[in-house]
Amino acid sequence: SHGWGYEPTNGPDTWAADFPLANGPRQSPINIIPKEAHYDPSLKALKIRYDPSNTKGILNNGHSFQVDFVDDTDSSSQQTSTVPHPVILYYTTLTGGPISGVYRLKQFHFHWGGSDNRGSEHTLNGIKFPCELHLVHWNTKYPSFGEAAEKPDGLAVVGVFLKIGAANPRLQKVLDALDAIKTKGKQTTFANFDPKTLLPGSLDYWTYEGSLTTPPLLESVTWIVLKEPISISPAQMAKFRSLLFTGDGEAPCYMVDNYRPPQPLKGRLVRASFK
Ligand SMILES: COc1ccc(CNS(=O)(=O)c2ccc(S(N)(=O)=O)s2)cc1
Ligand SMILES: [Zn+2]
Repeated sequence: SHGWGYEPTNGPDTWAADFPLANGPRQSPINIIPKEAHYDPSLKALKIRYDPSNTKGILNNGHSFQVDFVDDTDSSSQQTSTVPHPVILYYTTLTGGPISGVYRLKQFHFHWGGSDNRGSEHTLNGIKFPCELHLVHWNTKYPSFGEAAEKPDGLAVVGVFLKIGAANPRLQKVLDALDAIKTKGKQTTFANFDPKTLLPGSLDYWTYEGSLTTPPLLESVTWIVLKEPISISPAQMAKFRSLLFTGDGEAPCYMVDNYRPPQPLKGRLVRASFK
């Protein structure tokens, strides 16, 4: 079992061996205790602007699946041939909230459990949700995602809890693509998806300084966790759980419980954008 994962032999409790940041001062996720969060009236409203042309594809990366957006950090989106390049008017960007400047959406992905009583990374008063959505953005004051990921103010991830309820039609396009990316390394095209459609009605949020929740666990993330969950049905959850951690030809292992448990707060402040 080479490489990090979520099994007993390579899961979160083993990561510190290869990634010493695992025991750092600003690790994520955390347990959020709303009563202990500090309302900060100076926090601005989140603003998300989306360009429908820049969804790139959907990939099973062996840890989760992610929907990638053109953010010009990878060479494939550069002008490499005489074929006219679709003009990107603007990127999908995050501004306002606790961040200053413009952060560009790179990808979104999910974490989920093998059953409905677990799966989220952040918890609320110790309660786990069955699933959590992460929209990963990077600070455009840096030249690329990779550079930004090494800076304390380089990344901003919007976290959204999913709770069991009615089927969520907004997820359907993502779910319909999963059959094509069942195993590790598989990817397929995915176009014109507006990630704003995945957000709940309220953009009230908690925010704190943290890290990536997977190796390399870099402490470069301003976390913005929305208070209001979105819904997912049991059948839709089952679709997530039908993906495989493993690649073609390997003994199949279902992609479930791909979440890191809450980490020590170590004196950090959690601020709330709402009373
Ligand atoms: C410098 O080398 C690097 C830099 C960054 C990565 C992580 N890549 S990533 O941004 O897709 C994320 C991983 C985990 C995420 S979570 N669950 O916290 O939202 S986001 C890999 C290599
Ligand atoms: Zn994540």
